[in-house]
Amino acid sequence: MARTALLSTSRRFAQAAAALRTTRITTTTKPMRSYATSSETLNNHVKLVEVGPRDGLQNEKTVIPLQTKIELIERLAKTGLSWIEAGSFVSPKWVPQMDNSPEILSHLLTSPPPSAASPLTFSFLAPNTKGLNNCLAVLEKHPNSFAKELEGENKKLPHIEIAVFAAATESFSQKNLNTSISASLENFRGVISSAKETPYSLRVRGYISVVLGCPFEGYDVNPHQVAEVATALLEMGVDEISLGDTTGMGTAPRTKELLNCLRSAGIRNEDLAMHFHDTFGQALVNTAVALEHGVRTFDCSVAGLGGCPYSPGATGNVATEDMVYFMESLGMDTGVDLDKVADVGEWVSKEIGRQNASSVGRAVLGARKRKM
Ligand SMILES: CC(C)(COP(=O)([O-])OP(=O)([O-])OC[C@H]1O[C@@H](n2cnc3c(N)ncnc32)[C@H](O)[C@@H]1OP(=O)([O-])[O-])[C@@H](O)C(=O)NCCC(=O)NCCSC(=O)C[C@@](C)(O)CC(=O)[O-]
Repeated sequence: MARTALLSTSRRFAQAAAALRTTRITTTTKPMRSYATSSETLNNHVKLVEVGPRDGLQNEKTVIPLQTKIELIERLAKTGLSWIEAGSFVSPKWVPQMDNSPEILSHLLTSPPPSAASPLTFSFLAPNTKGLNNCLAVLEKHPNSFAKELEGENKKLPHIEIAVFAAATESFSQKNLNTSISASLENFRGVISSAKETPYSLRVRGYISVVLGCPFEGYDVNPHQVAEVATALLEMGVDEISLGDTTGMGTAPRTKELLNCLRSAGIRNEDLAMHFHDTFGQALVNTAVALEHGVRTFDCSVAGLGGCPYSPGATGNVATEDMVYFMESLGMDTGVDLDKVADVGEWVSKEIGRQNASSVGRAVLGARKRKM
């Protein structure tokens, strides 16, 4: 999309948002302090968080061998992606596919993958104390990986972060976490503070699912509810909120409305990541809205892998290849090599027997074949 087209589209969004502002009640969440712990700038650099190895694979029904998962992460690390969600310390009864996450973490610490970007950050979901402790047990076996004095010497040592995940609706919270929103937040308070207090002082990401539509409650998710959950998580100390359009039901005007509501609640763009699923083909349109709003962190999944086990019918995240191509077309810098990531998308699709869901990935490979 040309920059001018994006700007004129965004003007229309701004008008739609202004109209919405006049009809909606103002947020009940008071403007508060700024939360951002890092200062990402409003420039043309975009941080892409690759969630394929976790969000992308967690819903696959056939067991994916550990070696395939590790190889996927290693291949992704060579494309310039430096933030990779690698696994999940959840109950194997709930999500059996993530059962070998301890082995994945252990491998990444023992043999950090060579990367095109430095340093790499690997993220793991940890929904409760048990999950965090299981993660810490692996870290404790590799103390040297975290020795501060080593960091200066070897820039390739990976950083590890954990992620907690809340929901914007009660129904989704019950389905995904077997508890209410408020009880899940109380539980996360302990997880977040423990993660910060460990010698590793882990960075913590806080997901909020179903922010633009819930499979059980429908389209009309209250943006003020999202703002309240985000505020609670930020006050507990999370470093970043990732807003999950789990169902892909988000549209451009509602994305804009949500982001305006969060801004009114005092949540800065630097605190936010957008996590769009592409179920209705709206992920890049919504990405454009968020980009124009000033957000600079976006989640994506190689080959469009994925789907949430507790969101029936939801398809994968926006494909990394599509995201990179889109960002480049706008003159944004992702640091990711499109050709390389297209190769990874094709490789993993074949490995797990799925069709490559990235239209850009398929186009890149098709163009390459035509030239041969
Ligand atoms: C939170 C619980 C565990 C509560 O589940 P529960 O059944 O209420 O938990 P519990 O405390 O009663 O424990 C039940 C059993 O699980 C064990 N257990 C308990 N916790 C753990 C753990 N961490 N690791 C390993 N085992 C665990 C526990 O030890 C016990 O084992 P048993 O005594 O029966 O043998 C469960 O609901 C759960 O694991 N949910 C996770 C669901 C999930 O992973 N969903 C997908 C990720 S979220 C997502 O994809 C959305 C996102 C992030 O991508 C953004 C978006 O798109 O929206």
